[in-house]
Amino acid sequence: MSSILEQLRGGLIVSCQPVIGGPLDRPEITAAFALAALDGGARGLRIEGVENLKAVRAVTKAPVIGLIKQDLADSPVRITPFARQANALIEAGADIVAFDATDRVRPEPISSLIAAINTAGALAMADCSSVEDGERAAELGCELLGSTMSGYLGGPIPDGPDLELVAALSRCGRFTVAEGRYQRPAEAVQAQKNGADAVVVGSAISRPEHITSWFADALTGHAKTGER
Ligand SMILES: CC(=O)N[C@H](C=O)[C@@H](O)[C@H](O)[C@H](O)COP(=O)(O)O
Repeated sequence: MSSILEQLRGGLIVSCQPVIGGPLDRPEITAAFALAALDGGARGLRIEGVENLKAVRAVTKAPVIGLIKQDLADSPVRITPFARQANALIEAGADIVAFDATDRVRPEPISSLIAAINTAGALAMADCSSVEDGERAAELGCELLGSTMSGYLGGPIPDGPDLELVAALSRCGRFTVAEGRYQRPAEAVQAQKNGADAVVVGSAISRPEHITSWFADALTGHAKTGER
């Protein structure tokens, strides 16, 4: 087991991804959120974009999962679709690179993404929507499997996290990450009981716009809103 995974095992990873274009969408603010998360006991960070990653790497040696979100015209795949992006993230200091591991039309095969990450000496994290996604990625040499994409392939977004997928992914024999809609400590504990090696929390810690809307919408009787 790599020392990065040993550091993360049993702990919390905080995703510090500002709402895109929002008032907190600045690298120095992302870095401040990252330091605050580490002060609170996070073992690792999940950071989007090369500029944010560089700003975070400048202030901490903590394990970082890097990703790039890019909207493509001809593919629904949005999280690190290209190997060159994975390499840029690793160059900027990512220990782990997360990518969309769903079985959808994509610009580059998953196999070449994972190969590029492994060749560069980093770890690959498959953002999965199903156990099949995880099995395929594990077969191709991926070290971490996350439940990140569950609920985001169309249709209404569920309210709570996908704890069943965490249990299923944990049986693939790779480092299992529970991610997606964890908003209460008890849910994170349940994910751990279901076999998660680490839990990622994003919006509930680092997107004040979302947290505010949960309360504001509850008071005015509207449904919970969210942004990916
Ligand atoms: C589906 C997708 O694009 N998820 C993204 C992946 O990096 C982020 O927008 C999420 O914030 C992250 O997964 C953490 O989840 P939550 O914010 O629910 O704790």
